Amino acid sequence: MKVLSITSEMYPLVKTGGLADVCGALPAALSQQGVEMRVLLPGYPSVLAAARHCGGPTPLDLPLGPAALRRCTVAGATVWILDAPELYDRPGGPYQAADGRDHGDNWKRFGLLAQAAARIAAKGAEGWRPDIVHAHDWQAGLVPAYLSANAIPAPSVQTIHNIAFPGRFPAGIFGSLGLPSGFFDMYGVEFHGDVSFLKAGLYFADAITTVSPTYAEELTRPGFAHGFDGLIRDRAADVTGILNGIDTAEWDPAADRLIGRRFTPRSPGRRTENRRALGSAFALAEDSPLVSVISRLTHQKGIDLIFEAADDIVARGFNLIVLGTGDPALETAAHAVATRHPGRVGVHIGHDEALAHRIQAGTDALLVPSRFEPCGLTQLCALRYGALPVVAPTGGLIDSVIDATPASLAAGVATGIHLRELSARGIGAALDRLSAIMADPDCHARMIRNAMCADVSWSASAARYAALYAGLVAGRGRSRDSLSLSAAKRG
Ligand SMILES: Nc1ncnc2c1ncn2[C@@H]1O[C@H](COP(=O)(O)OP(=O)(O)O[C@H]2O[C@H](CO)[C@@H](O)[C@H](O)[C@H]2O)[C@@H](O)[C@H]1O
Repeated sequence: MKVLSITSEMYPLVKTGGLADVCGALPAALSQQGVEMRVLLPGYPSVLAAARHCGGPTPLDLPLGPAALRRCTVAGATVWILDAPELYDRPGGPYQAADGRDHGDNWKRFGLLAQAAARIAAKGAEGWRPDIVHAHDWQAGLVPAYLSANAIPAPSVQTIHNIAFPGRFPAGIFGSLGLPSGFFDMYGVEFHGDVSFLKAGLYFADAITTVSPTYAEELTRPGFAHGFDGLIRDRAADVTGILNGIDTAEWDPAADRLIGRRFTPRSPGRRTENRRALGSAFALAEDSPLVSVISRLTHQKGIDLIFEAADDIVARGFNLIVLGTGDPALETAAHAVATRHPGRVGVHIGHDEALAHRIQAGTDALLVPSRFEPCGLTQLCALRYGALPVVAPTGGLIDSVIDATPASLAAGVATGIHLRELSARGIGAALDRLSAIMADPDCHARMIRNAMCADVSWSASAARYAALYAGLVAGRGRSRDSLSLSAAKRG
């Protein structure tokens, strides 16, 4: 089975969030299932710099402009870098210029990516043609639309990592995309009078996946779906929630070279040394119980609630460490909290993979009070490292963390704590429950062991993706009838 994965981020070549981790991990995880996944990724400067020894170039003359494929190997996976310097080789991040504003031609940058994917699906590249095309988030959302417009037979999968980003552009760009005029329709790519790349993917893909079963269910409700709930409900039969995993070789507390003291489920006591090392690194005055945050600093992640709760967190005897970057107002608020609590709160603004490992290895608990969370990866790393996750009861957080209730504690299966109320007060109350657990050494040790032994690997989920692909190739995907029915509605 050959699958082309189209993404705007792939760890370790380029990462702004969890999309990169997932798209970086899937090829290796799926190869265990007999699936050969190749990746198509834009040639941003960091990507081209990291992949200097490329094959190719294979020129592609695409409707939106000239480009070339450069082939390289990343951790055993074949990656095609789409080289189009005019669109991708520029300062700033994958989506934004250095001043924080979106690149004005993002529609063209990711339109070209989709056209390249459709070309590979139609004609193959370097003698390789995919059986399935797998598009990630809005940046690849036009791929299923181009497949449909050009009657390219490869079935398509659209994965939603975060529905809050619709990839929305003014209607005026539609004419430049080269799609049939009838596609600009509510039964197509039109979204409230604009073009939405994600809508294109959700409408035209043969199958839709999202990154946890609970988020799949939440997306049928208006409060979570950012205007797409109707479409998700219409396509409910084609929607599957498949929980993300993490790379358990990279995140392995028994072998992690980035942490001071390695440990296993049988020696969790060694975590204390890691906590003390963190305390020194962040100039924390006392070796108190430690809660930490490793996150993009955004409204989605509920970071404001943590800062609101900071005084209570400290008053309850916990130290707090924050590692993150994002919204400038939240970065300022983080510094303000640290200034207010010298020796009790440590803040590092920035993205730092090594520090993330050290925090997971030493913190007693990891706070994830997200307002919504499609899956979440940081709590999976926390489980693996015995840092008890204290999470909002939403999306993949529900699916991955077993709440410490009287029943789950009695059964010895609890792995973390669900907030009862998503607020600063709720965080305080959850920390009271954590304190009670920590005061009972046997119960605490059992929870750490349970957390560390939870299966956070990709194996079960990779098997589900492989089964989904196999079903689509065997023709059990979305019936083409439903598309023609919609086309009939389009008139
Ligand atoms: N400053 C920093 N330094 C070091 N590491 C940092 C960091 N900030 C964040 N990280 C790490 O980066 C990863 C981000 O993963 P998330 O699941 O939180 O992704 P995100 O919300 O970006 O993506 C979306 O896509 C992913 C993938 O499907 C979904 O899990 C998620 O719910 C959805 O919102 C985590 O492992 C986190 O620990």
